[in-house]
Amino acid sequence: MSEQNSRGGDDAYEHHGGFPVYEPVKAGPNFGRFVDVFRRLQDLAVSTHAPDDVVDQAIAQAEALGDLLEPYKVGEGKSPAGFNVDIPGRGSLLLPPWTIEKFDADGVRERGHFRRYHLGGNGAVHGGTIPLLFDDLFGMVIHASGRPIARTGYLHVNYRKITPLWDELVVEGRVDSVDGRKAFCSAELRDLDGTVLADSEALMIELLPGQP
Ligand SMILES: CCCCCCCCCCCCCC(=O)SCCNC(=O)CCNC(=O)[C@H](O)C(C)(C)COP(=O)(O)OP(=O)(O)OC[C@H]1O[C@@H](n2cnc3c(N)ncnc32)[C@H](O)[C@@H]1OP(=O)(O)O
Repeated sequence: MSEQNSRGGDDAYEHHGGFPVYEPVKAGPNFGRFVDVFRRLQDLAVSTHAPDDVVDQAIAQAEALGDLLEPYKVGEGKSPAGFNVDIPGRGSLLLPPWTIEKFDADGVRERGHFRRYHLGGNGAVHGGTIPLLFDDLFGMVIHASGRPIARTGYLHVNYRKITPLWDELVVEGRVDSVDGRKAFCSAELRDLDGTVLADSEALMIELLPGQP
């Protein structure tokens, strides 16, 4: 991607602040299923009330699973988790399981749902999960627009309606304007009737060389 950046660079995409250049990490054929299994466990961990002996068995099995996986730990950017665009939530358990539908200079659109793990109060999605969705979306909006890597300066969220668990929803965001290093972005979270459940505005600030 070739464009002038705010510092007059010839190829803005060369500028990664202090970030390494991440390369896509190829996931094995079962990685999507691996993530799904852990999402189910996340849901169950926060939605069960099992007898003590069952909790003890779950602890033993989970510890055995941890022991199985521990030798394969890798550093940031080396696991397919979080970097695999073919898997909902890019394979990151932190992110809700949303799938990218549109990814271009005009903006990014994702479709997905929130699960029991994301419950806040009285059946609604936790209010902290929605800024997470928007923040990650704005990161991708910057990436898709071809701008250099940026960090969120501010993120404002308006909660317009209760956001339900499990219903299919759509979030879409874009860069509205640019002022030097500053990209002003906006996005909306809607249900399938088009009702806005939440909307957001963010300032994404291009990192200077060496900035973490
Ligand atoms: C393949 C698919 C891959 C997908 C990849 C994508 C995944 C996405 C991953 C998800 C990632 C998601 C991303 C994340 O989650 S990033 C994580 C959350 N964000 C942070 O941790 C950022 C922490 N802050 C900083 O590091 C610094 O503050 C930065 C580097 C951002 C700026 O510090 P720096 O010292 O360099 O700059 P400056 O202070 O001179 O400011 C520069 C300009 O900006 C203006 N300004 C600053 N702050 C504000 C404010 N709050 N309101 C209004 N304006 C503000 C300021 O006035 C100035 O304007 P002007 O005077 O020039 O006009």
